[in-house]
Amino acid sequence: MGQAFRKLFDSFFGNNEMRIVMLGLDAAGKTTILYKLHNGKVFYTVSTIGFNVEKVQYKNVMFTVWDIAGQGKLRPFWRHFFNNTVGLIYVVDSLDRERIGIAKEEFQAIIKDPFMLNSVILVFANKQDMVLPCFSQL
Ligand SMILES: Nc1nc2c(ncn2[C@@H]2O[C@H](COP(=O)(O)OP(=O)(O)OP(=O)(O)O)[C@@H](O)[C@H]2O)c(=O)[nH]1
Ligand SMILES: [Mg+2]
Repeated sequence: MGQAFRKLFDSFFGNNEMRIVMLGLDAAGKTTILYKLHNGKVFYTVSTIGFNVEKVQYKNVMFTVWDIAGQGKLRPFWRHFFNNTVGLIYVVDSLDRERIGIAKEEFQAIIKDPFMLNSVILVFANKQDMVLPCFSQL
């Protein structure tokens, strides 16, 4: 996980403070990732209603990372967080094959938004720890 996020953060080298939004379907793992980035720990989470926001220091840059609720009825609110955003972390649950089409449609809608046209994007395939055990059961 660390390498992917380091690459994204490195692309902003030279700036002092940056705003990043983290989006993805419900249960993709956004809140888990936010707190892992923030203080290195994995916490028990419940589905987010609204958002969580934390500062993440990387080298000389302070990132403000917004983790926005991913439930279907809350996704129309995503666009209200796009203004002044330099980076998008789009989290996909690698095990959720049933909803991969919905995840793709939501992603395409985000990147078409005028506020997001210049954003740096990281698509993060989460829950990789569960992918290999699944294959080994086949
Ligand atoms: N095995 C595994 N479970 C994970 C991983 N990341 C998150 N989870 C679990 O997935 C569930 C959902 O995680 P959340 O971080 O709450 O998901 P979310 O994207 O914030 O969901 P919403 O707030 O509903 O949008 C939790 O039970 C987490 O413990 C991972 O990398 N591996
Ligand atoms: Mg959440």
